[in-house]
Amino acid sequence: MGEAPAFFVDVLQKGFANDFDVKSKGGETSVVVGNRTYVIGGACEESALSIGVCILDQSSGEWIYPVVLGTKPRPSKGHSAVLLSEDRILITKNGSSTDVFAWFLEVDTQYVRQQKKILGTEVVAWSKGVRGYAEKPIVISGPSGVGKGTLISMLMKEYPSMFGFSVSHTTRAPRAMEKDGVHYHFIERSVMEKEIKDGKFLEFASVHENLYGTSVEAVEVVADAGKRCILDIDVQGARSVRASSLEAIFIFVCPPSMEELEKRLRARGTETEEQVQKRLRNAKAEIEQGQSSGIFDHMLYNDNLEDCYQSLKKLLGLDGTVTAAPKSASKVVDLPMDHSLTKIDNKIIINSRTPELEKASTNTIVLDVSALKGGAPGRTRGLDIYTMDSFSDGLTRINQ
Ligand SMILES: Nc1ncnc2c1ncn2[C@@H]1O[C@H](COP(=O)(O)OP(=O)(O)OP(=O)(O)O)[C@@H](O)[C@H]1O
Ligand SMILES: Nc1nc2c(ncn2[C@@H]2O[C@H](COP(=O)(O)O)[C@@H](O)[C@H]2O)c(=O)[nH]1
Repeated sequence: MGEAPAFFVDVLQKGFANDFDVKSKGGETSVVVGNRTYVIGGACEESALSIGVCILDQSSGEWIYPVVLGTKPRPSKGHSAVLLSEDRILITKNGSSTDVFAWFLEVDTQYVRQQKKILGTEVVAWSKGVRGYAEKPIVISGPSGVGKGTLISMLMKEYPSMFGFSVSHTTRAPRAMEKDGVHYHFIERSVMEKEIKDGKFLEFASVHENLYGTSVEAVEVVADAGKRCILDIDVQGARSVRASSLEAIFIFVCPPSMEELEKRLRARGTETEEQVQKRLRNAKAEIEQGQSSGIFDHMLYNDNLEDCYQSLKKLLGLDGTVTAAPKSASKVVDLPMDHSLTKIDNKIIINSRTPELEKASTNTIVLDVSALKGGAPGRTRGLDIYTMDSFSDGLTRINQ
């Protein structure tokens, strides 16, 4: 048996008898899912920087210390938890405002199952809850030199508040004008290999003899900025993303001919002759796969740049008059410092546990989880939240 966290082992092993299989003591919260108890925070904290997770397998009595994927929530002054479904647990942080309070610990989602297989170990994944919706990320692939970067730059220049670029990691050397953290995160191969092993990447591939990869964080940063994420990745990477739980739109960009592709690669002047030859050899296979693999939803032919850009805008629904989606104007409120969660169908009722405060405030916070979308890797979207004021005459007013 693994070393047990120094808290209520007995209670855990006997199980809980409360409504939602949730119990909190000394900073931890525990939630029972099947024959496992997930202990979140407190004694399971792995560092002062994030809320830790460990699992008690009730049948064997073993403690399991899973690989924890995704951006982890920072510890707060306590939290509450409720089992949403058999695959994820909702965690709400005490005292935090309703725009940053909700986190999902995924214990058996498609992504978690995939990662368990890949990493060959026990896995859980965090995903931050976000109010409202965002459009699906866009994956753009195509042979080197076809013009993917050029098209993406045009889109981001015309719609700076709408799109955000997923900054990949690569082991290749930076080009003269490239900036670390802007064009790529330039990284040593050994460091990147370790991070891949640790499950930090949504996808990765060996491209033209260098490693390239999209970290989970790269996609989350864009989502957090409220923007639609664009990934410029090769066909192998697109295949991995297609097989993942990240729902995206997949676009393949074709050159008008191999001669024109060669001309563009040479004119760019960023590769040695040997590298140009390698990229051209790889281009043939990529174009074949791009056209026949069934990965891609859309094909674009980049002959005339302006025409191709207009086609890209059209398939993204940007050919009419575009107005940015209005940001949610929902009220932001603070969660009580100590609160309980009650699940009723698809609604989570959040109430203060402190009696004096309860009397002082008639405010009940309701979290609607009926339309959740996405999840790890990335954010869980579609949360709706409102408060309810109860009046002495028995009437209730809902504040959106
Ligand atoms: N339609 C076009 N006609 C002529 N030149 C173009 C066209 N589209 C892009 N280019 C030029 O081709 C070169 C390669 O384009 P770009 O760097 O955008 O390709 P890429 O697909 O992003 O390549 P990589 O995969 O290597 O990053 C650039 O010099 C760009 O200005
Ligand atoms: N699978 C991935 N492929 C990526 C990623 N970032 C870039 N790329 C692809 O690599 C080639 C070469 O790029 P270059 O900047 O060296 O010219 C190109 O096809 C990109 O699409 C990634 O994160 N994952």
